[in-house]
Amino acid sequence: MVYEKELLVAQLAVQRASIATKRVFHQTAKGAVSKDDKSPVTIGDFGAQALIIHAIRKNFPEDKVVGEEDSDTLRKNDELRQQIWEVVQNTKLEDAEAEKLLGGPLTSESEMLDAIDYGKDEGGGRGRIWALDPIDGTKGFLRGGQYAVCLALMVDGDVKVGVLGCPNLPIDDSAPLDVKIGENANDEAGKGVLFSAVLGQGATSRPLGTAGLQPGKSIAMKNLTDVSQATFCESVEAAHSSHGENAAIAKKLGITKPGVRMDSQSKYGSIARGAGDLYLRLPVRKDYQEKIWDHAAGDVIVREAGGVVTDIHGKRLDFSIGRTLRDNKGVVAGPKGVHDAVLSVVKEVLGV
Ligand SMILES: Nc1ncnc2c1ncn2[C@@H]1O[C@H](COP(=O)(O)O)[C@@H](OP(=O)(O)O)[C@H]1O
Ligand SMILES: [Mg+2]
Ligand SMILES: [Mg+2]
Ligand SMILES: [Mg+2]
Repeated sequence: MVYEKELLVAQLAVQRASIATKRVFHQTAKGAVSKDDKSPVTIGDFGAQALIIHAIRKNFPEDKVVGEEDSDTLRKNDELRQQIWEVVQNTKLEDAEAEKLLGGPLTSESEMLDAIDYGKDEGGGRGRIWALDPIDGTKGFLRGGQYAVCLALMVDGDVKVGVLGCPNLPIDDSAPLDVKIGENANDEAGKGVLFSAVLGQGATSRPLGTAGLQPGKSIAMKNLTDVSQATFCESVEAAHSSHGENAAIAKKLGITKPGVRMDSQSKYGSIARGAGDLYLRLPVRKDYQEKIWDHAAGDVIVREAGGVVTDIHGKRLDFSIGRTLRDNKGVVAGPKGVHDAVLSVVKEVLGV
């Protein structure tokens, strides 16, 4: 099958990186530092980016990577760098065959920094480029909420493979979408799911913890025809998506069920498995450009599960123009049967 090796490497790399992030999740000191844009980054983000890029480089040396993080602060911060190196060095898949497939361990701190910086590619519409968000929802990660390890392969600007590791979501696809922040969101027994999709081959889920080289099971969005019955999800962070406008849209659609707030691309995974129906992300700052790594994996997973993903104008997300989605505004994702109806209310409420 096409992209079979890419899918396998992506799944195993995300699985291994999730082991690293889970370890940091349980540490009180997560090494959070503030980036230039005031957003946080942790030992987990840097470690996961190094581990995943290392696996990509070993398997597909010609491919480029657009990763969220870079090593600039680490080269100046010995303590933080050593803390990350400790996690990276000691993270392995249990399955020796799978670990070997990822190309073995990183051998030095400088190799780790170089791996992180290999994610500085500018992206674009030509060739094979991986979009990597080592921890999406870092604020959720720090708060004890949802987060996701996200990896997608784009070929000539089109997303072909997407993988999302969600350590704090239930394994069970039919579990209700009732994540309350600070409760429920942990990686105890029954939690941890890996969503995957290959363009044209459908979407799957499987347990994140023990899956190794086993295949997943097929997932699909709920076949919703009456939009008033929808459950919608949105960011926890009101700065990332307007809670007020989301509520106004839901009301106009006749939706009475309360919206579910969760961090990260867990929202895409959740609607793809039918645990919720709609994902609304309405721009708060009109000048904000969404990042490709925040959406690439989720976009293909939802579309392969039978959903439609557009921006607030009804345009497909365009991953072919660089590190950001500068030709799109916001995100509206939902099942085919109701997406049009949702979009027209979104436009009405936002006046676009
Ligand atoms: N003003 C803004 N509007 C929309 N998204 C923003 C934003 N500022 C930051 N983000 C992005 O929102 C992501 C989290 O989304 P969510 O709110 O759905 O959990 C962050 O990913 P990281 O946590 O990987 O940095 C970040 O890239
Ligand atoms: Mg970030
Ligand atoms: Mg992100
Ligand atoms: Mg991130």
